[in-house]
Amino acid sequence: MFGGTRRVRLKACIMTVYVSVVIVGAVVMLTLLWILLIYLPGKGDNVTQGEPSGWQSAAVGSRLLHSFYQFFPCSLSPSLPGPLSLPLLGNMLELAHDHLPSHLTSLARRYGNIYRLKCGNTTMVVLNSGDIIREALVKKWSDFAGRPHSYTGDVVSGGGRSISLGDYSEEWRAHRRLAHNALQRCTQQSLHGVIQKQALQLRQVLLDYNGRAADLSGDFTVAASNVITTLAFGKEYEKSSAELQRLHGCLNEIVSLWGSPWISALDSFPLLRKLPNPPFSRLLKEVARRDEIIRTHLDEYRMQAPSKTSEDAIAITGALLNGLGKPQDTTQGVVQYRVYDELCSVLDGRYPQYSDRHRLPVLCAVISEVLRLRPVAPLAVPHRAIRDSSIAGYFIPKNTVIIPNLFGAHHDPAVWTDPYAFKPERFLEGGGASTRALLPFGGGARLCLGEAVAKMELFLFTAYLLSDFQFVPAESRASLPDLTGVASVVLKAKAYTVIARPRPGP
Ligand code: HEM
Repeated sequence: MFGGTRRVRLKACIMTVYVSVVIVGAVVMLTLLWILLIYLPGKGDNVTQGEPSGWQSAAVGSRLLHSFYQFFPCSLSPSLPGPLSLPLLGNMLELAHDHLPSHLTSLARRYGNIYRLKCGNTTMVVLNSGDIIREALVKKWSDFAGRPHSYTGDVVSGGGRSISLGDYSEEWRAHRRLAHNALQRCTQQSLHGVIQKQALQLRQVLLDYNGRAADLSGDFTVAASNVITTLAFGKEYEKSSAELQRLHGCLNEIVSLWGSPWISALDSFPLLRKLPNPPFSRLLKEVARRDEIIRTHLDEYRMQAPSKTSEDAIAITGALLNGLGKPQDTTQGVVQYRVYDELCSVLDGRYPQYSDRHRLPVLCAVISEVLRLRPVAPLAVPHRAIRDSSIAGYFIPKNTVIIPNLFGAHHDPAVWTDPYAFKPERFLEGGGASTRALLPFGGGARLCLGEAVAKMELFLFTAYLLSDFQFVPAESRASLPDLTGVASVVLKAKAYTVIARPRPGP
């Protein structure tokens, strides 16, 4: 009997040891797999990492420690609030949301106006109020002027050499200064005329619809991008131009592929770069196509233009490529009549100049409200802490990725009454809101380089179109279009049709 009990004990002992070995083995395997996924660089991976080479081994050590901290988040000092981070995945599921800006805004209602998210070995801090965004981007601009290094970002920007995705460095500052000066020269010399010409062409295109319902987004995009291609290459296009459609198709494809989870996963899990990935192959093809189109244009322009102009063109092209992907859709019908009334009484039948804007407060209020409700770049472009710093009293270590949630700041109920309603009157005298609380162009060292171009364009296009047309929903539709928008790097209106009804002439 004793012999039987001993055997049972022995078996139990062996089972316990076996189960322990299996558990320990599984934990070790998981940890190894996790380290491999996060740290193993792809073969032939020529993407530059941010640290100078002399610091690399120390950096890998500190990244390992940092990642262990992420893996066991509860064990260390109190940190920023944020949703529970899953092993391996972190908060990737939060980032896969359909309309990311509004999802991040709803998380702010739960975790506060500053919270953290984790994605692989990257910690992101999401800023959701105007005050906090301004503290990071404007007051502490020199701490947060970097851009995150990412494998896919480097693919899209030719190794981080573009103005918008390039990291903060002497070379980047010189590049930005050059583009800024060239754009300023254009703004002073020719921009007004270029925009007016496009506004008149757009007017003719809408007249040609003869009151038929149409989706006008393509026409607005052509007009907006013609302003940019005129500045950059001295060239404009018809909507039907195969060349323009190739360029737009290619830029739209890059923006939408780059935002897809199949491609962003490559940034956090390098091992995935070894697996076949058809969307990523398409992205590489589109990037090569874009670079080829632009090279051809610049070569042509170099041959025809005097050298100063072509130098400007090259400087501007880097900046303008951002603007090309941004259709500036401004058709909000609700207060058209008030704007029309104001245009008629102030301008006495003539088209406005940009200098008339101070005499057209209703029109300016409508533009401000559109930019508040639907900021074109709702999450700006991610920033990176280039040194240890702090935001809203929280310690922010070097290399943390900062996401300025402009959409969230523009819907902050502490600042805007009835934040989801379209109410341009809030920007009129006595309306209680101030344009100073708006941040559609970001701020600080990374302020949108095209701000002046975009503002003049929004003003003149809207003024010309609302002077000449009344926009009404297509008769087949009972209600106004869905204005939620499709959010990727930019926030675009969903497709809808509208009738541009010409106003009676004077
Ligand atoms: C209504 C139209 C536009 C809006 C709302 C807008 C908004 C923005 C925002 C929010 C950023 C990110 C700022 C940050 O990182 O903090 C940005 C960056 C940028 N934008 Fe715009 N943008 C517009 C049009 C344009 C146009 C037309 C151009 C070109 C002429 C342009 C060129 C750029 C460039 C080059 C950057 C990168 C700046 C840098 O990284 O230093 N944008 N824009």
